[in-house]
Amino acid sequence: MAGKFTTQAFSDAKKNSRKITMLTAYDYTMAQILDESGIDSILVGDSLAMPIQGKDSTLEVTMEEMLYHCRCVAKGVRNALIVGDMPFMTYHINTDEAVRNAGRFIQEGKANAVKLEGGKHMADTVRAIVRAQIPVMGHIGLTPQSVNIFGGFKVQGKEESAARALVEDALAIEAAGAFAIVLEAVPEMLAKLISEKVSIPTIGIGAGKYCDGQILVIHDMLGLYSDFTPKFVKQYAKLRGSMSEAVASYVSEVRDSQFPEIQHTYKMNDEILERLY
Ligand SMILES: Nc1nc(=O)c2c([nH]1)NC[C@@H]1CN(c3ccc(C(=O)N[C@@H](CCC(=O)O)C(=O)O)cc3)CN21
Ligand SMILES: CC(C)C(=O)C(=O)O
Ligand SMILES: [Mg+2]
Repeated sequence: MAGKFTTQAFSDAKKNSRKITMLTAYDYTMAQILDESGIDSILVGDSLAMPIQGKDSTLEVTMEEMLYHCRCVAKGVRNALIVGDMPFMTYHINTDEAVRNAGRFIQEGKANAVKLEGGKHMADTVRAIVRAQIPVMGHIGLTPQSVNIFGGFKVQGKEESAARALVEDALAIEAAGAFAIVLEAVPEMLAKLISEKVSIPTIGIGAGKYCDGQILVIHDMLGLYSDFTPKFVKQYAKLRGSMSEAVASYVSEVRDSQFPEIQHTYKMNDEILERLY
């Protein structure tokens, strides 16, 4: 396993029925671990609002915060394709602003691509960013930046009209030139239909096994984040418990003067010490 994962590799993976693996990361060490473990692509998600910032929505995340985390992640990555998640209100006003902000993700954030939320109504924006030679990943279904329209983080596309609209959204984003599209919290069989109808890879989160790839929030799959756990999360570890135990041991050992031990300390010349006394 070697070499940079590219947007071409996304496309080849779908052609060869090879699943695409994605996770989020927000810092250098986590990005290093994912990259060394062979992940195809890392999303610096605006979901950092939750596990990093402790907020209950993604709406307040700024460009500067996203660029900071992108740069941290980029330092730790050799092979994974880095996608920067465009925050709320940085691509909604007009396409000029969207292109400028997408460009900042590449130039200042060291990302390889950007992601933005929305279907049909964002197609022109996707087209403008792609025209600037910046690869774009779409994102439809449960788009968390629309939480105030949805009235919560709710499964999308259950009604026939909503399901039809999502198929059209996916086709519009593909036609606009996106290289892949995230399907979030939609019924499994709708995600299957969309994955068959578009030729670009679909990356599912709460969208079932027929997607061309999968993504999860790293703090969820490692069992670190506990404010909420969506149904689609599988905990591959329970690190919150391990970390709590480690911290509790440290607290107790420091209180009992069991830490630090000799191997954790530095020596000095006895004669110098004597003169100091
Ligand atoms: N840590 C974390 N994980 C995520 O997956 C995530 C974020 N943060 N922040 C941004 C969005 C918000 N997401 C969410 C948040 C909550 C639910 C949730 O509670 N879903 C319930 C109800 C579904 C319904 O009523 O339709 C569930 O049982 O899955 C789902 C996705 C997904 N994204
Ligand atoms: C969960 C993914 C798709 C995302 O948008 C994020 O992490 O912000
Ligand atoms: Mg996001």
